[in-house]
Amino acid sequence: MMRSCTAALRTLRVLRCRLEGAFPAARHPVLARRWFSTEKVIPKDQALPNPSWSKDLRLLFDQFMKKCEDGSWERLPSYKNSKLVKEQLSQAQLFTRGYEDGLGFEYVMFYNDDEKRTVCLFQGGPYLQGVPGFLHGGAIATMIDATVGVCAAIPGGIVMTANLNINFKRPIPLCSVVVINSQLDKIEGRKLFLSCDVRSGVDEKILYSEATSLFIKLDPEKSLT
Ligand SMILES: CCCCCCCCCCCCCC(=O)SCCNC(=O)CCNC(=O)[C@H](O)C(C)(C)COP(=O)(O)OP(=O)(O)OC[C@H]1O[C@@H](n2cnc3c(N)ncnc32)[C@H](O)[C@@H]1OP(=O)(O)O
Repeated sequence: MMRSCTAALRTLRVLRCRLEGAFPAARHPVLARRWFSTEKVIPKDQALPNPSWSKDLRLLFDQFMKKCEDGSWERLPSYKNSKLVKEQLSQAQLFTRGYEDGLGFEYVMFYNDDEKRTVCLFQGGPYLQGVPGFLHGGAIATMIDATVGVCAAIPGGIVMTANLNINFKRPIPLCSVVVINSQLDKIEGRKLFLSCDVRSGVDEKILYSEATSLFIKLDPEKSLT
């Protein structure tokens, strides 16, 4: 028993050294405490309503949950997603999930496998302000990238954004709700082509942004660096 514990600890130490070599961020004291702690952290599914969600976001969420009942749509939880990764995702892995409720990115994604579509319901909080009163373009780009990224990663596996083209057509009021609708258009070998639009929530009358993107399925033979 003692011997197997010592061996397990040694293996953990070796893995930690390797991780720190590959990811220098693992040396950061706060991250290291979080990543290497033996304390059991109970993850929170942040893709569920919280008190900061507006009436519109709740309404859209309820509408999509209804669509999930016949199995055509599926809600994608924030921390554990059998469609993307088998293991639990650490809360720290996606920077969009690093804000207190309501201050940054509040969102939930739904996926339709038959139509190869991902819809993201998104409410951008006060920390995402660019021009006063409106969302920063980088925050919009982030959410577009995340939505098309999920739409590419579910069929494509491990993919990276190679190109993202966005036309910002109207500014998005801070704290309003938008619907990001993305679609896998075509796959050519390792290349996945996707398109996306961002519209006002509930009525979808205002077209805020349009985007196209190219994702590349990583070649396991090639190094990323
Ligand atoms: C796993 C955990 C999942 C959980 C996450 C939840 C999802 C969250 C989602 C969050 C999402 C966040 C996502 C993020 O934030 S990803 C972060 C931002 N993206 C990057 O940092 C990517 C940096 N770029 C690269 O690493 C490489 O360039 C990649 C890997 C993309 C391709 O390098 P690779 O060496 O592998 O490929 P290749 O060069 O042989 O090219 C292959 C083919 O592709 C064509 N090509 C390449 N580039 C372009 C281009 N720009 N326009 C047009 N075409 C292009 C090329 O001509 C060729 O075509 P062909 O000659 O074959 O016809």
